[in-house]
Amino acid sequence: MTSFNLSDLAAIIADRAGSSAEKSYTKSLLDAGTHRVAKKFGEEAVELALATVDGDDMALTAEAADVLYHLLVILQARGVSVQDVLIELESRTKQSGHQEKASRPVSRS
Ligand SMILES: N=c1c2ncn([C@@H]3O[C@H](COP(=O)(O)OP(=O)(O)OP(=O)(O)O)[C@@H](O)[C@H]3O)c2ncn1[C@@H]1O[C@H](COP(=O)(O)O)[C@@H](O)[C@H]1O
Repeated sequence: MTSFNLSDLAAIIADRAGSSAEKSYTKSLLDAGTHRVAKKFGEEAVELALATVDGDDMALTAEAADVLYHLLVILQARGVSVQDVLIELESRTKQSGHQEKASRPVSRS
């Protein structure tokens, strides 16, 4: 188990975006523009799709990590907060009833 989450990674990406780090892959990708960022995401998504049917769990894990990283780079490039995405996902759980279950007070009677 790890406490590292998508907001932590988004914060690292935002930090790199504002830096002048010459060796930052994130910075070089963002500097290349939204078309480049979108193309990279598409490539990684295809690699994830291929890994999905491959049956190699380690490869799938690595490709899923690539997709999540590149998704967060897209959000950074477009100025959309990962928190907004999480809020959107949370609103969907409310619609399907999961959130009500999770937040329902425990009866002590
Ligand atoms: N999670 C990642 C991450 N996942 C994948 N990648 C990079 O994404 C690239 C894509 O893989 P490819 O095989 O397509 O590599 P490539 O052919 O060199 O890439 P392109 O030239 O096609 O863009 C690789 O260079 C990986 O290193 C990542 N680069 C950075 N991070 C995170 O971002 C942080 C900041 O990294 P820097 O910006 O490099 O300081 C790191 O500490 C990590 O937490």
